[in-house]
Amino acid sequence: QYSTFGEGLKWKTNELTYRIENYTPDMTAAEVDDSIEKALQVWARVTPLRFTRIYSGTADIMISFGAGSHGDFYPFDGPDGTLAHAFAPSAGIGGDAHFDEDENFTFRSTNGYVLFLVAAHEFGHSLGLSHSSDPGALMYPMYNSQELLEKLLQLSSTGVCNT
Ligand SMILES: CNC(=O)[C@@H](NC(=O)[C@H](CC(C)C)CN(O)C=O)C(C)(C)C
Ligand SMILES: [Ca+2]
Ligand SMILES: [Zn+2]
Ligand SMILES: [Zn+2]
Repeated sequence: QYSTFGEGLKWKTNELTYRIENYTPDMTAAEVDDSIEKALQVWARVTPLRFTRIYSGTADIMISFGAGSHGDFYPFDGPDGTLAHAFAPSAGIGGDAHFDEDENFTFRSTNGYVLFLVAAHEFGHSLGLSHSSDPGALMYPMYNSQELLEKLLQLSSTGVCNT
């Protein structure tokens, strides 16, 4: 079952780095990169945070795909069930986001879980947010692509208008 990691922890800086450590075979690398970048942009629009991608070393937000037990105390549970988890801001594993490789992640289609939506939820935790009880909220604990999609479109419309 999902659990929230930490309460009210905040990053000390607005400049955060992220690194995509590995890829899921469900999508092309470009689609994964795009999903991650867009999910981070959702938050960049509504916070003073800026995200810089790095390709080696340790980033604040380390993004990886793994199945079953994958190196932390929260082993994944196979297909469906928990889709991913992320850690609240802190050194080390703090901020990291893990995606359950046993899920079928998709770019835009409806068969499987839309990575962009799952990532946007996870990065909320990476920024220190915990769950919302509002079924339409991005931080609602259950994956509901329709609600999430509408929410994200609202978020992006309220964000600073860019190109
Ligand atoms: C389809 N399966 C679900 O809806 C499951 N929910 C999740 O996997 C959450 C992530 C979604 C909301 C992207 C886990 N979480 O909160 C991570 O931070 C269960 C509700 C079954 C736990
Ligand atoms: Ca799972
Ligand atoms: Zn993990
Ligand atoms: Zn969550």
